[in-house]
Amino acid sequence: MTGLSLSHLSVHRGPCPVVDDVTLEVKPGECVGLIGPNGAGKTTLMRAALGLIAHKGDSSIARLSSAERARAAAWLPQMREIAWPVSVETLVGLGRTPHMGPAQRPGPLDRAAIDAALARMELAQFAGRRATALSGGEQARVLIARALAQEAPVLIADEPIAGLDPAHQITTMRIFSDLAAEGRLVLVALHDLGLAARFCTRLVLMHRGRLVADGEPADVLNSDNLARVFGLRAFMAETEDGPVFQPLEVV
Ligand SMILES: Nc1ncnc2c1ncn2[C@@H]1O[C@H](COP(=O)(O)OP(=O)(O)OP(=O)(O)O)[C@@H](O)[C@H]1O
Repeated sequence: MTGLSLSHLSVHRGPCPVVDDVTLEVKPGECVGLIGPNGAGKTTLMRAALGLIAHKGDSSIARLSSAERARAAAWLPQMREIAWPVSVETLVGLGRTPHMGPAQRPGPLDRAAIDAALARMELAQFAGRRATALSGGEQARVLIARALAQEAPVLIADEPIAGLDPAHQITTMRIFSDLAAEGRLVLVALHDLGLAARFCTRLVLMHRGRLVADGEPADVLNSDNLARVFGLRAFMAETEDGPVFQPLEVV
């Protein structure tokens, strides 16, 4: 199975590093939440890790050929506009492109992957609908389904639950955590620290381009990190339903 190994990864914008000497190992079976305030460098780190932008240092995925990368990693970018008026089923089917030859029609394995992704994202009833005619949250779920249909061992997602209603936020985070339990590697940037604490096996905290904490959610979301990095005071408790996190006040 494919892991993600970043070694001394840096990205410069002008003279300043916006990702600064990041070394990180993520293994199959982990659901890692990438957290940090606006501008911390989360998107830039993920794009560099995927080889989508110029960087210094090494990423085990960026160094693959583009065909290998497309089979190894699914990418859900932050911008989620669907521009083409194709059916939901057709759009989700695009996730199978790395597994198909040029002009090849979807085979039984592709159909099964598309149907499973539609079912997992509760989109079966939308399969024939025009994707551009769905609500913003529904479109977001369609794009997650496309990434699931890719069946890549690595899923990297940039704020995938932004704009989803609370039930679908929980459902989607549970799907990511289930994918990790099935042996895939999930790296997901999140601003909802409560859902990050509840569904991620590990949190990685970025601040001004650097990794400043990495570990179990309760350890990373300590009062010192919250105040120093997020400028926040928060309530956090372990309950029988898992960790509960509530931001209280700006400090
Ligand atoms: N193309 C660019 N040119 C110049 N600066 C950039 C560019 N892209 C990003 N930056 C800067 O790099 C820094 C990191 O941006 P990035 O988008 O990675 O942050 P982020 O942690 O994902 O933030 P957010 O939570 O707001 O999405 C920011 O200060 C941003 O302004």
